[in-house]
Amino acid sequence: STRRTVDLRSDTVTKPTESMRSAMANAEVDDDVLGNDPTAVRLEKEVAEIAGKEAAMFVPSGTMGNLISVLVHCDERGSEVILGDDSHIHIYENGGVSSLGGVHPRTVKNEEDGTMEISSIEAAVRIPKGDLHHPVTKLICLENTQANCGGRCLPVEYIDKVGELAKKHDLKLHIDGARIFNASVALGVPVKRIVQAADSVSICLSKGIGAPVGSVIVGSKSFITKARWLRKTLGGGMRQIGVLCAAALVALHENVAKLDDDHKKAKILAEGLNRIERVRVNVTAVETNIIYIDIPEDPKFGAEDACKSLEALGVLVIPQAKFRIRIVLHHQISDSDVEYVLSCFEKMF
Ligand SMILES: Cc1ncc(COP(=O)(O)O)c(CN[C@H](C(=O)O)[C@H](C)O)c1O
Repeated sequence: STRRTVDLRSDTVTKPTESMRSAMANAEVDDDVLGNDPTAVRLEKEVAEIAGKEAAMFVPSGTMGNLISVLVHCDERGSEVILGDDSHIHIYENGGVSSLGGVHPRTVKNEEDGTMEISSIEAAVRIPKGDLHHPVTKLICLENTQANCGGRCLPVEYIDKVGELAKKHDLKLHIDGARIFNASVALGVPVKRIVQAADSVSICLSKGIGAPVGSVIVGSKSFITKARWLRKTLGGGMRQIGVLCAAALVALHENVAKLDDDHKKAKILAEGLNRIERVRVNVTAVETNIIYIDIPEDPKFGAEDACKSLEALGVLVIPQAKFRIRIVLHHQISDSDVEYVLSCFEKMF
């Protein structure tokens, strides 16, 4: 197949579609700090409804969505948040909950399937509250899909159980739902049912559904009121954001339906890669749009080197570990792109 550029670095790389660009150009806007931008209000209402929560707020990134959510729930210095040792909040958000919020992270091991053992979560809750040695546990964070475990979907029953545990200990539950639409499509369960037990969710519109910018956090009215004040504190109070929210609305209306294709392509690519003698892929673990590929542990040709060679062929992927490559599918990858990528890997390994 003919040489081309296939960008599989992440599902954050999608470019706005024509429909998004015209929606952006025609967006109705107003100052979202002095009042409300009407298109932002429309987007926030729609996402709150999708998630089955009282209110919602647009934020420029998933990282800010998680940070604000954690800081609203953990509103005193010396609070503690229980989260996965392989969670995005813990690994890729610069420790913001600590550096900006004075919140102490208490990690629990992420199992291969993305969950944390419920008994281990309970063991991490600081009891008794107020013990002279203890931070105060305030929050449990889950991530659905769990990206670093390979885009694994957390089952609804599991989330409900964690929700019961949170209630039992008077804790809040936040879900990093950067790819909650992928989970919903893969599980065949509506978003609002998946997140039913959560007090707050951060939902990325700029990932698989392809908006150019933005996430939306959802929760109770009082949660969002506090979140709005905190967003302003963080410099996230924005003006005519209807331009961005208009594109996000198009993403919601046009691209959620395409996620199943991303998952199908991921499965086909994973099976093809796994047929290459010297490459290993755990195909059953490919539930959504993320594939991890284990390459031979050759000290002279690790994941960094392999990614460079692939880049020379036009295939953009990133090293996940010394001998592991990550591939993320999105709606701007075609079937022939998948064949091209497969042929490049076959050539290389
Ligand atoms: C589960 C989860 N939660 C939050 C975020 C943060 O979203 P942004 O701050 O990038 O909008 C990400 C981004 N993930 C990005 C990617 O996968 O390419 C990188 C790793 O930051 C995420 O995967």
